[in-house]
Amino acid sequence: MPSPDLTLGLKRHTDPGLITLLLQDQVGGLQATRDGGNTWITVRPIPGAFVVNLGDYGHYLSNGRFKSADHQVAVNSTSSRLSIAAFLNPAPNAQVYPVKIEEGEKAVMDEPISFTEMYKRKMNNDLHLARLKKISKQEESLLEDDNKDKSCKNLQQILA
Ligand SMILES: O=C(O)CCC(=O)C(=O)O
Ligand SMILES: [Fe+2]
Repeated sequence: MPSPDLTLGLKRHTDPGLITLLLQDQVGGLQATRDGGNTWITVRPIPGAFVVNLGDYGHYLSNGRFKSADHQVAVNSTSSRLSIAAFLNPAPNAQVYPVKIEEGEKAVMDEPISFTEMYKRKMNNDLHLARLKKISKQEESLLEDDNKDKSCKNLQQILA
């Protein structure tokens, strides 16, 4: 990518399925976070090794005992990158619900839903978050414009 700052790479997400097997080349760029995106851990490429990501389906099946891997891919300006991902997803009508709920434990979801429904809710949620992010960016830039206006007026007053 000649202008990495102008490209997305792969934005932060979790995979929907049970597990993902990932083969990345030596360029690397895969990063994971455990604190909601505040800090990122670079997943160092190891020749011939697969990265195994747990997805949301695995998260729900284990009643939240296992966390889905929160990850993204950063682009770099000097090398092109190749990765191969194999997603192990259940059938669309598979039931998503914890396999076992221990005594005294609360279920991560109220009722079983289909994998299709789980995926739809995930996408809706992602869209909702993206919209919120866009709105907060727009508000930030409006505030900046407002501040610029104010400093211009201040300057004009000083010069007058
Ligand atoms: O390219 C990679 O290393 C990761 C790809 C990925 O996260 C995905 O396709 O869901
Ligand atoms: Fe992914």
